[in-house]
Amino acid sequence: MNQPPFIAVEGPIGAGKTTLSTMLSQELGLPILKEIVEENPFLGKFYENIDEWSFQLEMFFLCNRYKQLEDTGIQYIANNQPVISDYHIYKNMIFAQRTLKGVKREKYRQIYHLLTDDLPKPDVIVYIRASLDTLLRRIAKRQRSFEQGMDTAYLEQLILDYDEAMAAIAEREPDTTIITIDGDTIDFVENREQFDEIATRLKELIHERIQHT
Ligand SMILES: Nc1ncnc2c1ncn2[C@@H]1O[C@H](COP(=O)(O)OP(=O)(O)OP(=O)(O)O)[C@@H](O)[C@H]1O
Ligand SMILES: Nc1nc(=O)c2ncn([C@H]3C[C@H](O)[C@@H](CO)O3)c2[nH]1
Repeated sequence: MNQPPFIAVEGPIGAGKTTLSTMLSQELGLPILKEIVEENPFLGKFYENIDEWSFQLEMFFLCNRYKQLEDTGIQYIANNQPVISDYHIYKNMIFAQRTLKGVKREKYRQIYHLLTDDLPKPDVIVYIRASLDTLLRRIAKRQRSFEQGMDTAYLEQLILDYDEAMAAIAEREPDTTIITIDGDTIDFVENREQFDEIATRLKELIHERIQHT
């Protein structure tokens, strides 16, 4: 438990993970693991037809995140270097449980465990919760063409899935610190004081862990 933390920023689509993790990495001087979005060949097709493309897309995300954690994440952690990531590997499961069905879901689950069970898991999660209205506004603001026709029910369901997943992690992994941020009322982009509060909390956590190492 007492080692420099592996910090993940999590939350549903458009919650502000990339924005917050980038700001935190600059403020705290930490390396960042960023999700690869633009080079994903399946994302556009997936939003046009989820049932047809979900297995390809979930496998792509899983392999990408596995490779990134294997290539770089593990090195930081082995060198006692705190690191920040704009996803938790468990994110794969949150999405896959929603988008895959039957045999494919079971096959995916087996591959997921095979690849990820021995990977380091974040010990601090900054979880950004936000309402459907806020997420829709942010998705519209970002203007990724393939997301503009996203089914509102899908996004609404993911909000619930994320709440459930965070509650399950809290129960299963009591040593994981979860800092929950209400993305509807806390604006870390426009309000410097609110951002500083989050950054200070993380600085304290890093300090505590390093002192105990
Ligand atoms: N607190 C905020 N206030 C205003 N705009 C914000 C805030 N947080 C994020 N945004 C804007 O909302 C959009 C989505 O943010 P971002 O890309 O960081 O979300 P994300 O959670 O990483 O999304 P994804 O799930 O797709 O990876 C961006 O245009 C960003 O500038
Ligand atoms: N189905 C599915 N599984 C994932 O693991 C996953 N991770 C991210 N995304 C979608 C959300 C944004 O549109 C976009 C950028 O985050 O990609 C995912 N979609």
